[in-house]
Amino acid sequence: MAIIASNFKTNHTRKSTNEFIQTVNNYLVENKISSEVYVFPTSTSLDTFQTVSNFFVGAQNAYATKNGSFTGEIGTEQLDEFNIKTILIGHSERRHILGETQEEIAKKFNFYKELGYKIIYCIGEPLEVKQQGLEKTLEYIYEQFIGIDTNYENLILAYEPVWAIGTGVTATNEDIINVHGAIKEKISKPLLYGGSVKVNNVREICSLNGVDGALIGTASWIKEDFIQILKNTKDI
Ligand SMILES: O=C(CO)COP(=O)(O)O
Repeated sequence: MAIIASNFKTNHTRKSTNEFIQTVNNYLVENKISSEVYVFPTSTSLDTFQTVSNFFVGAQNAYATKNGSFTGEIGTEQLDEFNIKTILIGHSERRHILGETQEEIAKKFNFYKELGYKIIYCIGEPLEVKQQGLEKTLEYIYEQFIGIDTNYENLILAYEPVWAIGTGVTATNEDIINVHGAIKEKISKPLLYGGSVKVNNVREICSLNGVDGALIGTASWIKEDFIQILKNTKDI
């Protein structure tokens, strides 16, 4: 069964998030869809959502703390309020725009691992690395596993090439198969692809060898589109 995840990034309000999650939940229940579905709203839109057992709401980010003096951050005290037990770690926007280092990411990973969170851990190379070929790309990706326990039982990986994120340029099937195949040889965890996944290519991508699902930004933000994505992948 495909794993389908929507990363809202800095989009949606509390009201529209709530409507989105209710609509998706109703669709899953009414159509007995058994795909594993994740939605990552902004932290201001987290809440106690009533969802079916294969539908999870997670945090896009949180600090490696219960609480304390970390201005602008949230910790497990805030996540616990809504029983959130799923977190995205290592997203390229946090690495490259917010400047999170591998060391900080590994610390965060270990903190949330100790607490048993489901972790969707993102890896992926920027364009200048991709242009140096597959070997260099894999070298770069493997460095993103430094300090990360890849045997952690509640781990899902997401390969998101930076040059494909939000650009409309999806990686080719060949690119995806090559990188996924190489990662899968080393790590036997579910591996999602992310980076300009669209309503009309999600089925093909999720059917590729070594692809266990998709982590989707832009194309997932309109609820009708996300439901179409779920429809297109329901039997994969
Ligand atoms: O970063 C992504 C999901 O985490 C992918 O974003 P896009 O689907 O907008 O390319």
